[in-house]
Amino acid sequence: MTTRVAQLTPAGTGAIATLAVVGPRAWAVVRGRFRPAGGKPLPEAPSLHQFWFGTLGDGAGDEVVVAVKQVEPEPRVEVHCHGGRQVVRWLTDQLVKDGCVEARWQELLELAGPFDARAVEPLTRAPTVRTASILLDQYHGAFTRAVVSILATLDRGDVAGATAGLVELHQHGSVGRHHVEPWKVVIAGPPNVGKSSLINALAGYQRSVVSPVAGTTRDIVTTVVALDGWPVELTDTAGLRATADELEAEGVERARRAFADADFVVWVMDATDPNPVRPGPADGSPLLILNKTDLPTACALSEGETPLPVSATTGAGIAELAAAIVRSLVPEPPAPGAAVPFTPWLADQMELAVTAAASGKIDTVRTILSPCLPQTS
Ligand SMILES: Nc1nc2c(ncn2[C@@H]2O[C@H](COP(=O)(O)OP(=O)(O)OP(=O)(O)O)[C@@H](O)[C@H]2O)c(=O)[nH]1
Ligand SMILES: [Mg+2]
Repeated sequence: MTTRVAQLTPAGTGAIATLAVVGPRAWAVVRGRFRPAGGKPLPEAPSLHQFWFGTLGDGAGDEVVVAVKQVEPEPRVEVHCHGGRQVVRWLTDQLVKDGCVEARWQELLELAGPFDARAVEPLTRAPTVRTASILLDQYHGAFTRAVVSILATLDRGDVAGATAGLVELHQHGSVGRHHVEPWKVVIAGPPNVGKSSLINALAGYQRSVVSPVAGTTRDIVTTVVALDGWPVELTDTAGLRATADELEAEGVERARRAFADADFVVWVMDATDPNPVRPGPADGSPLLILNKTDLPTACALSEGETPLPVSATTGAGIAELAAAIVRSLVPEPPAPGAAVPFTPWLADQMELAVTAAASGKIDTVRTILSPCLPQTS
């Protein structure tokens, strides 16, 4: 079996670089070139997670300062050294001279067996601990196990059982689509109701310009925040109104487009306005909120209208607003360890599979699911 060496830290110059040496000769190769800082040689059989400090040399006088550590799983040694490109190149060359094969870090993951290497790339870009933890579950095989189990259920002729499994996976499709890309939430409404102030209150800092002059926000202003661990892009928009001002009209047009692209829209009404502007029939059914409730309320609500009361100025109701947004985006968050189709493509496939299962096209379900398993080359 081959012993491989790969750089784990990003390509380019860094303060410190880490090389992984993986394979049956990993320890022997590193040990052969290691000179301990304290005079104590590396033991023949390494103990896990212990560090040894010293140098690795070419035997002809050139040496690089390193820390060496044997890590799980199995025969895998990490060498930490200066992060300069030349140093990493030189050290890799020495290990290659001893019979190691130079590899990419992705190849080491593929060798790691039951792990789902497809989750690694999104994992490196996961913006929150919550999304990273879901991706880590998929890396450890949660999604793959669910698909294997659904295929086995189909093989047993239990179509209802397989469909139930598919529906559950499909339910988490929205989470799978937004592990890396945030959900898009637009704050809309007429001018001066406090849209920008609300964005700032949700973000916790002054992202958008706020002023008492109606028509302040002219362009789309976006801010990415984490709401309950979910990545959400909040979009502040120009107040929606008919206007002769060309610049403002362009802002209103952009606001309309953002509105159409949004995963969720919050419509802001002003509690001090006796006749607050409501969303029109073309505006879907946004979440209605009543802002400026710290001031005397002049607005008369229609029967059955229950906007969420908030105040961007005092912060009252802002936590409830964040919770309402989260409830709407992720009504059923996946439980720890749950299977989630963890890329937009896998989420699309689950949608197709559920549709095929609903119309009894079991062979089509199989054809859709097979490529959703990690492909072995
Ligand atoms: N008392 C009070 N004033 C608020 C509240 N929210 C916003 N305001 C004030 O209302 C005015 C308009 O606020 P903005 O956040 O700029 O409103 P907007 O909807 O973004 O306005 P445009 O960008 O012009 O469409 C500012 O003077 C804010 O300080 C609130 O909850 N209470
Ligand atoms: Mg504004």
